[in-house]
Amino acid sequence: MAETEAGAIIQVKSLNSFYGQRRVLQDISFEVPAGKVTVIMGVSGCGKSTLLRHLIGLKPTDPGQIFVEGRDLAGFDARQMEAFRKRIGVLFQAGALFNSMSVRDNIAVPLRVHTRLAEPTISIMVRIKLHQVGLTRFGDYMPSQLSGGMRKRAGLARALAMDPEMLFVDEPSSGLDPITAAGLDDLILELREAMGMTLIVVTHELESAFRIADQLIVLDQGRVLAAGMPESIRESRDERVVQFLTRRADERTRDQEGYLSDLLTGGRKVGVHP
Ligand SMILES: Nc1ncnc2c1ncn2[C@@H]1O[C@H](COP(=O)(O)OP(=O)(O)OP(=O)(O)O)[C@@H](O)[C@H]1O
Repeated sequence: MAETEAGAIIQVKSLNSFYGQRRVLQDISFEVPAGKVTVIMGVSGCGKSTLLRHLIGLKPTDPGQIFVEGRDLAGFDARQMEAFRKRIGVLFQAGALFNSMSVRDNIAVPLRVHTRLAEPTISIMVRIKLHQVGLTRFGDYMPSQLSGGMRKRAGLARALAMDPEMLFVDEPSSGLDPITAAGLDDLILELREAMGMTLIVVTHELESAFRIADQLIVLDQGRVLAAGMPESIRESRDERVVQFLTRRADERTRDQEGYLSDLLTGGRKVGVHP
């Protein structure tokens, strides 16, 4: 994929976002360098997933602009949008595998829908993807037979099926134990190293963010609180950034509260957003 003169594959300029009358993103600007890992981080409810939806063209900017290779995403016609979507992979938070299909068939879905490849070719490509995510022996398994970490890997294999140039990942470590989460982080870094892929990862996990990021964008209540290389964020003297980086105890409490409220409300998110 071509880059802009500045080496940025995506440029976000003064992006705002609303749900009804409520503004959830305010004046967001940053650039995504090609072939690097950009991590968008912030506490639950700060607008990370909403920003991701804008970046993949699922929500129009309101106002503001997103440029892909220098071209305004808002100006894409249906054909250009389809071409763009074929060049990106998305791993949503829940993994979103089809439970009634084997892992192999799940990974084959994008290839069957978006290409005219013959089944033997699809079968080879699926095998390559299974190998890439360390699930070589699990193609015949059903999603329900896999652990949480393996389901994420299978979701990742499906997101990689079309060999995307850009991969968007929403909360790779959510719901995983630290060791499994670290394994997934390593896999993300391998994709950057081995394939020169551009990755945009959304997370609220500080440890994971600092482990994988070439560039960090810290969101706070819908605004960019800080942006830059991990070292510069870590060394920031801005009081709000320091507060963000030392918030872990609070966050854990919030997670417990969220878990409890999920139990009480049957999974609807209440009380977890600040
Ligand atoms: N479809 C929607 N309709 C109305 N409000 C929404 C919708 N989706 C998100 N919001 C609100 O917008 C704000 C930002 O939500 P968003 O999901 O983008 O945050 P987040 O940082 O990704 O949170 P999380 O980590 O919990 O997913 C939150 O206050 C949320 O309640």
